[in-house]
Amino acid sequence: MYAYFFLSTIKKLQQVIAPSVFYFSFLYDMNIILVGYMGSGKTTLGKKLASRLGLTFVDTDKRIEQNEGMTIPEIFSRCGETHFRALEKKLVAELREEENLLVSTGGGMPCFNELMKDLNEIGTTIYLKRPAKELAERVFNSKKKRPLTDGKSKEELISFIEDTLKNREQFYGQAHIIADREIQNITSLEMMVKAYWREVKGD
Ligand SMILES: Nc1ncnc2c1ncn2[C@@H]1O[C@H](COP(=O)(O)OP(=O)(O)O)[C@@H](O)[C@H]1O
Ligand SMILES: O=C(O)C1=C[C@@H](OP(=O)(O)O)[C@@H](O)[C@H](O)C1
Ligand SMILES: [Mg+2]
Repeated sequence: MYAYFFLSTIKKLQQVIAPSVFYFSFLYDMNIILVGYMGSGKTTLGKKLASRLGLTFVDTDKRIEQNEGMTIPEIFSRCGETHFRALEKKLVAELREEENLLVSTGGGMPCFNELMKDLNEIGTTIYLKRPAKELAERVFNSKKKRPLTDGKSKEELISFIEDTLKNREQFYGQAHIIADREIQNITSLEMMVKAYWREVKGD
């Protein structure tokens, strides 16, 4: 059952997505970009996947913090969310100049300033799709400070995430690959990307 699901996912990828990736692969040398809501595991999985695939790991939040010399909560409280979104846009332009990257994006990045389009040009995008309740559980238990969700109870978080996810899904849904739970483990993701590369680059 699992093998069948995995193989049919790969088959779909080869038929539907590979041609566009093939085109962009010449420009961006197979960068991999993880998108999805806060708590979907972009940073955690991204670090591991980068090391398995031999790619340079970039977490967009970390890079922005380094560039600005402020934490994400400080940027939000001192300069506001609009400024943070502008910094995300600037960073995406910066990433166009780099290659062989595994990028873990901040959850809102693809949903502002039409950046999902840019991300789809820069690399192969993978949406780590999770249900709202599970995201709420993870965000609630996570140590990371997230200005949009901090201070909310678990119940408040669930309804906040359900509401915002409705709007954000339209952007996340444009990813080249929608990764459901079945392929959200490191080995499946690694196999999927490698199968993808074999198809596209003939590796
Ligand atoms: N596959 C997983 N199963 C259970 N918990 C996870 C998983 N991936 C991430 N987490 C936990 O969820 C929280 C958020 O993960 P993180 O990687 O920071 O997500 P994101 O970068 O998408 O916001 C962290 O506490 C992390 O340990
Ligand atoms: O979804 C969002 O708008 C945000 C997600 C965060 O990143 P993670 O998705 O890694 O938590 C971070 O960029 C910021 O707090 C805003
Ligand atoms: Mg993250």
